[in-house]
Amino acid sequence: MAAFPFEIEATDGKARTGVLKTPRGDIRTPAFMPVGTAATVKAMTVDQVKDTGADIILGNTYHLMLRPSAERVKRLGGLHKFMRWDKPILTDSGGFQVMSLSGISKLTEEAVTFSSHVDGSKHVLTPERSIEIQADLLGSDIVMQLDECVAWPAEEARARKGMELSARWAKRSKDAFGTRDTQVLFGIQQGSTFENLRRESSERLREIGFDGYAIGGLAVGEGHQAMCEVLDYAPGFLPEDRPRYLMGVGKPIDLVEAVARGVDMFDCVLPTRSGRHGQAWTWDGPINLKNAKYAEDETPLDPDSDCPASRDYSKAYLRHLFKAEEILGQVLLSWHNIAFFQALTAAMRAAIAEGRFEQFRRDFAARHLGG
Ligand SMILES: CNc1nc2c(CC[C@H]3O[C@@H](OC)[C@@H]4OC(C)(C)O[C@@H]43)c3nc(N)[nH]c(=O)c3cc2[nH]1
Repeated sequence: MAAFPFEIEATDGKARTGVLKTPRGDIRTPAFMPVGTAATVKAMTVDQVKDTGADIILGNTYHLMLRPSAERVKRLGGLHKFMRWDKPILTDSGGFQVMSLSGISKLTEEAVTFSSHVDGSKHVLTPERSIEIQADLLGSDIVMQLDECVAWPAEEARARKGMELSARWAKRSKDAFGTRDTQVLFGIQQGSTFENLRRESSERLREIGFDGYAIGGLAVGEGHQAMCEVLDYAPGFLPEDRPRYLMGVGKPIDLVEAVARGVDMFDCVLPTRSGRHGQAWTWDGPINLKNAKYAEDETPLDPDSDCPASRDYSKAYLRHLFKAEEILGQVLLSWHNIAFFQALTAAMRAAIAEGRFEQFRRDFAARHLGG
């Protein structure tokens, strides 16, 4: 019996909408999970994040084990209390960040050993240590197995090695996690862009058994087209009655095209990171607010939004804040972008529930990419 019931309320083609029920609250799917890497969704308060409609945020083993340390977060009551977020938290296991952020790192059957990008100190991350950090010290609700995300492009033999290591680490993660009734563990499908490896990865994960399944190894430079080609088959290899989480994705068009292929959950730094640099995401596509054409544009980013950052501030004012390098610009645009990503997933949930997702998908692409 799964610890977190996943109720699919409607399907439309391969797209699904439903609710993942957790002790800390329900997660409506398709869901976009704002990234809160170092115990903060950057430039936003947890109340602003909640206001956008986000049901769940992301935390991360790698960043928090380095600073302030997972043990200190535990002593301070765990991640939810520490950052005052009382809804669900999903934590990534740290392997991806070790490869992409830390200096020297060594990968063996046993562990990933690396030096901190913060102070150069040495650290070891095993599947068992990652579970301890996520489940026992940070206290996250959805825990990810430790895996190896192979860089793209990869030779098939290299991709197989990474997929097989990840499958062995999936077993070690599951054994270390044990059975818990208020937290769940997700396995991570690997296999780069090779259909046979993705199928084999999924079979190994299903044998072990997880409460949810992530699709890893994508959004690593392959581009939208190649990602969609993998998503034409990869979600279908996973159990259809459990949540499917596409890691690190993505742009709005990526979310829509992945939902069309059966994905339920997403995370991406794009809305917050691009917001800090003056890029606003809208139904009509992204706009760069530093552009001179907005210098006296008194219209807001979205008058129909219930988010104050989208509805109440003129583009002229937002542009001024970025030109003057005022912190408020980063705050307001992060808030607007997260609100837009939540509005997009809410619109997709409604379209699927009403059996009109294909029309939504066509209309969205025409307007958002229309230029
Ligand atoms: C951007 N493209 C992308 N990100 C990926 C991730 C990490 C996702 C995490 O990295 C950050 O996004 C960059 C987010 O902030 C924290 C909180 C650190 O967690 C999120 C992955 N993680 C694991 N374990 N395995 C993968 O195969 C994998 C693939 C990815 N592709």
